[in-house]
Amino acid sequence: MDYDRLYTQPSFNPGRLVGPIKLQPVPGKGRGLVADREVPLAETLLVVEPVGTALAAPEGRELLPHHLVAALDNMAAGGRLTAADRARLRLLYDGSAPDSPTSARVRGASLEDFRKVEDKLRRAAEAPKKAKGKGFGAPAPTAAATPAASTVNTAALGEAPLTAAELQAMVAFNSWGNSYSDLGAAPLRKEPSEAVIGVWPEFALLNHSCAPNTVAFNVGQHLLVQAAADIGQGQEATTCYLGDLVQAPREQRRSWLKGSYGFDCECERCKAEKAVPAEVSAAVTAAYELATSEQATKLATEAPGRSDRAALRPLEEQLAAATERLEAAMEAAGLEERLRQWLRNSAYAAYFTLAVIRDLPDASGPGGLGGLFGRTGAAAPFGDPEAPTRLAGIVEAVAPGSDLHLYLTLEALSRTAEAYDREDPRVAEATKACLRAHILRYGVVSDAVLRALLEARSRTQHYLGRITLASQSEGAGTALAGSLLKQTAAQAARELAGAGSE
Ligand SMILES: C[S@@+](CC[C@H](N)C(=O)[O-])C[C@H]1O[C@@H](n2cnc3c(N)ncnc32)[C@H](O)[C@@H]1O
Repeated sequence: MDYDRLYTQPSFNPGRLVGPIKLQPVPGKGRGLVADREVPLAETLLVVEPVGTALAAPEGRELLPHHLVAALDNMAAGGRLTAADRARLRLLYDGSAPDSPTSARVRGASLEDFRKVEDKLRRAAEAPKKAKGKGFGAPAPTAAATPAASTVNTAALGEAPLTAAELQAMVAFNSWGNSYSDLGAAPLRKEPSEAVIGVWPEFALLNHSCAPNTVAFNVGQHLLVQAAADIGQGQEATTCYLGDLVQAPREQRRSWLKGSYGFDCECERCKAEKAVPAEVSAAVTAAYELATSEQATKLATEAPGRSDRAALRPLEEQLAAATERLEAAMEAAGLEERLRQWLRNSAYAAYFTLAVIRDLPDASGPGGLGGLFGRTGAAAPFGDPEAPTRLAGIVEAVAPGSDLHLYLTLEALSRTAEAYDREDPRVAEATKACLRAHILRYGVVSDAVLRALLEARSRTQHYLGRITLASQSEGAGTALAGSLLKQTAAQAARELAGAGSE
């Protein structure tokens, strides 16, 4: 996979790529994608194109499924939705009983079915004249050319126009969107950041987990799915349907999934969180509810305008008590570290808000600070340079390779580089964590492109804007972080690649 060209050249078309995964029945979930062999983190699992085209809008605009339904409907009315597009949609889950014996047969039981549709799509594009009136438009393949594994009559699937109800169901269960473009690739490709929503069919075969092992993001019209953790042979590749709710307690997550997707989540994280002692669950809920309460939100959004940490003192104390209670309960229960990180995510709002409050300068005055969740002014003398390192570790447990994960590792690097001596192991650790996070999202790119991606991301304020990048206005931190990255980027990539081939 030529990541360098993909992330820097908008004219480069990477085509469709299906990595070491196969489609197969997964008990209780219908079909799912399962690793064919050991897949090391940072390996590409899928590169796919959307059905028709993805719908784009100016950054920040919320694009909802009904917008996509309307756009696809328009494409259909204007003759811009091909028979192959219709078939690609009909191969997807439509809300019926996921394990019914007919559903796999009707909707496709292998990635071969999807490839077959793609091939027809391509042939139709290459031979538009011959195409007329013949199924997908291409001459019927000879028996010898027909892939043996296919069980589905894809031509028949593409024939009838899509009904409104069909389109709605397919979009409701299978669409993916984001309200901004990739924060590294879009600037490198000199593309504006845009909101996007679409259906990328092979991606829609991934089932959900509250602690997924892949990360997905779009570059132009393509959607990339990368292994964001090592995936064992026979293990299911999963994505997360929850958005920000991935950092909510179990009950909230499960009830949203049930309401939106109709299933009871029994992922590893849900099962493990269910089995913890009642005191731990109660501490998670209390911390989450405190941090997301109306009173806390009001304080957090109003007080910082006054640059007044004192106004937040009561909230800080309550949050500190709530997170300490959770830590003590997990310690008393002797929980393993991975489960502790999952539970911290379930109460992430408390850990995060506490870290941000503690980051505010103590003295009130003309500090130039913006809102608590959107500070824009000069860098403060940071209280705890390791706060972002801890937050990054928590986030990686449920959203590896996500924007939040990458952002926090960059923040951790710039702060430790400012706070400690260059030889300090904390700086080396932060450098490694930052490179690892970026490589697991972007794959093993060249040093120059990795560097450019990191720089582009570190210049982006709008998305998180939550904690100001210390180095941004200072220069010194950036230069130091930059030189550290230069030394170790190639090494980190080699380590990751090496780990995969062992
Ligand atoms: C985008 S589709 C995923 C692929 C789908 N399993 C298929 O057979 O095409 C979403 C649907 O898959 C099922 N699903 C996804 N994740 C699941 C999970 N963790 N547990 C149970 N069902 C799940 C649900 O029926 C959900 O509405």
